[in-house]
Amino acid sequence: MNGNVFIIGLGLIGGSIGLAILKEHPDAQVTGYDIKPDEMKLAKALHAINRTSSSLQHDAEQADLIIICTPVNETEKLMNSLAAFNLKPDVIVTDVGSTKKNIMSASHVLTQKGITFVGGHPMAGSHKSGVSAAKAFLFENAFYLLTPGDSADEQSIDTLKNWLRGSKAKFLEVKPEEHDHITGMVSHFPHIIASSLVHQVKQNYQKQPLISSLAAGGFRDISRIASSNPSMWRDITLHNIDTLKELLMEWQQEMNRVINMLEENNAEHIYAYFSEAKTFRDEMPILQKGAIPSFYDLFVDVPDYPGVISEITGLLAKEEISIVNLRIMETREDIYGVLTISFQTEEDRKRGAECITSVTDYDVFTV
Ligand SMILES: NC(=O)C1=CN([C@@H]2O[C@H](COP(=O)(O)OP(=O)(O)OC[C@H]3O[C@@H](n4cnc5c(N)ncnc54)[C@H](O)[C@@H]3O)[C@@H](O)[C@H]2O)C=CC1
Ligand SMILES: O=C(O)C(=O)Cc1ccc(O)cc1
Repeated sequence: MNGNVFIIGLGLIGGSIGLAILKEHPDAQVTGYDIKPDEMKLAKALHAINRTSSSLQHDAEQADLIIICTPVNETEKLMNSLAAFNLKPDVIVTDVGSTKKNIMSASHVLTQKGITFVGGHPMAGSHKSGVSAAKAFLFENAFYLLTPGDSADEQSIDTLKNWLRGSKAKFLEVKPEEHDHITGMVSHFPHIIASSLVHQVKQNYQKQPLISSLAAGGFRDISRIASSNPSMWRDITLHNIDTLKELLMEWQQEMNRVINMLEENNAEHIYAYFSEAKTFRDEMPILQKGAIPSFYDLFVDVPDYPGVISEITGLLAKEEISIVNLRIMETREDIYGVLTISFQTEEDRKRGAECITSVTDYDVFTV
């Protein structure tokens, strides 16, 4: 496609969207604006945009598509600024915010003026922020939720999907209330739980400093998202506070149920509790493919000897299988082995596993 795309907010998500658009539509003019000039320069250097903006108003007025990729409270303010500009009458304005109810309400300043607004939320990302962590394939196979405003017709929604085709995401239209309730449950609420677990460990840390070195395995998996950008999550929490309060009340009841179960001291009931959760989670479509994961991890149970990493990377390089990340666990407590290799696609992960198991005795696992 050809036209002027204007991305406001060039962090992890804005940068990833820019990369995906330019990959699919190399003739597009993608201009980027950020309050941090260094982030703008870096976005250009990384080819996430092909032009930096020196005037929000000027570039917004030239745009055929405006994508607001800022924290959600800034997005609301930016919509007010955009409403005061002389935007092209057929411009499409969209956002990527993790909440939708407040944003859709705030978008009325635009829709009242006849501007098309389609709310958006790519359901993939990372605990990292900033354009340096942006990836063109961040949203591959992930759901990309859309909440079209009242004035958005089918043609504008199709045009937006075409612009975003390079993301390889799966688009799904939902109502803003439904959006906030579902994402509250599967994304926002887990953040509170992850942070609360870290707080609990922190409180115990005073008495048992060894705890921080031994907090591997389950704790590491469940607490990763507590390392996310706190200001972004503050804003998300403030936008979805009622849903979160409701979920926390339900959680308190659930924890009371667990306390009662433990007091009962009944092995069968404890087994059933874990087993029912396992069955339900194992059947969840998110684990089959896509949805939340934005990378494809392979765990390799390698022995701890010098040169083992170069042996594995050498095998993969010989088969021309690209890897995006490689990590060594600091302890062997993790049942999946000490080496984690992240691939760009499911196909690469499959080939990587086949390549490693065909030449070595190392066990490989996926989750
Ligand atoms: N991080 C994630 O995994 C995901 C985040 N989101 C949503 O995407 C949005 C952006 O998140 P990230 O890219 O992760 O954050 P980020 O912190 O990496 O990037 C945000 C960028 O917006 C810029 N910015 C802030 N206020 C601005 C303003 N008024 N004008 C211009 N630029 C401004 C910041 O300088 C920063 O570079 C948020 O609304 C978040 O809820 C959605 C899906 C996943
Ligand atoms: O790091 C993770 O796994 C995330 O939770 C990423 C994420 C953050 C915010 C969203 O609205 C959607 C996905």
